[in-house]
Amino acid sequence: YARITLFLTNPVSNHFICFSLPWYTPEASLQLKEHFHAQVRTACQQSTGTAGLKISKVVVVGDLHVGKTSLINRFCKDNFDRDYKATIGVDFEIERFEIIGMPYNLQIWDTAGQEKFKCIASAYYRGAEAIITVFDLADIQTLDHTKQWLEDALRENEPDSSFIFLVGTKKDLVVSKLSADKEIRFSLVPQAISLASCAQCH
Ligand SMILES: Nc1nc2c(ncn2[C@@H]2O[C@H](COP(=O)(O)OP(=O)(O)OP(=O)(O)O)[C@@H](O)[C@H]2O)c(=O)[nH]1
Repeated sequence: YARITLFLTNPVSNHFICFSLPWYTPEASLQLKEHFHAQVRTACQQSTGTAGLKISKVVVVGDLHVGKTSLINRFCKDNFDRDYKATIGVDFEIERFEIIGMPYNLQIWDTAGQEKFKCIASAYYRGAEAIITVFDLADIQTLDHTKQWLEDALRENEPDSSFIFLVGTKKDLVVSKLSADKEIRFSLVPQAISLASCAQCH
């Protein structure tokens, strides 16, 4: 609770303030305001504009030592720790955003990759709006295992309710081999958005 209170009282970091969404143009909208049902229009007008703090849950899964914690730490705290400290069960971070003046929180659940903690970690998969499956680009076996990690996470969620990302980590260790990236993209988790990352690089 102390950690949550601290997050909520800290100002939103400049990196996470978005003043506009340029890709949301009237042309991109399926329905414009004038097409809304009268009841919906009235409800919108009555809204104070700050109703309901939006929180999205992200779960990060993958084998032990692939770099899940490092990925999250780079994103949330912009730091990197060379020493390996295994996650015990689960841990979480909350990152605050401000999108066109509206507060938005991302709750990021970091799960343990060790088999003995799988039972604890899987209890936190439910309600994930995004599932990030992580593998180590330098250890191809961890890519094979992403399929199982994803299946386990999807089982706890409603069908088609989560965005899926496949992230290959430790790009710095395999720079020269990265042309194999194309194969990775379309391999085991075809429905995922694929990215390669380096938590060590600044
Ligand atoms: N060179 C390099 N090392 C990395 C990178 N990301 C993580 N590591 C190292 O890989 C090791 C494991 O990283 P963690 O982030 O603890 O891995 P994890 O997936 O959270 O591990 P578990 O908690 O056991 O599931 C650590 O020693 C990190 O310093 C990276 O991008 N490049």
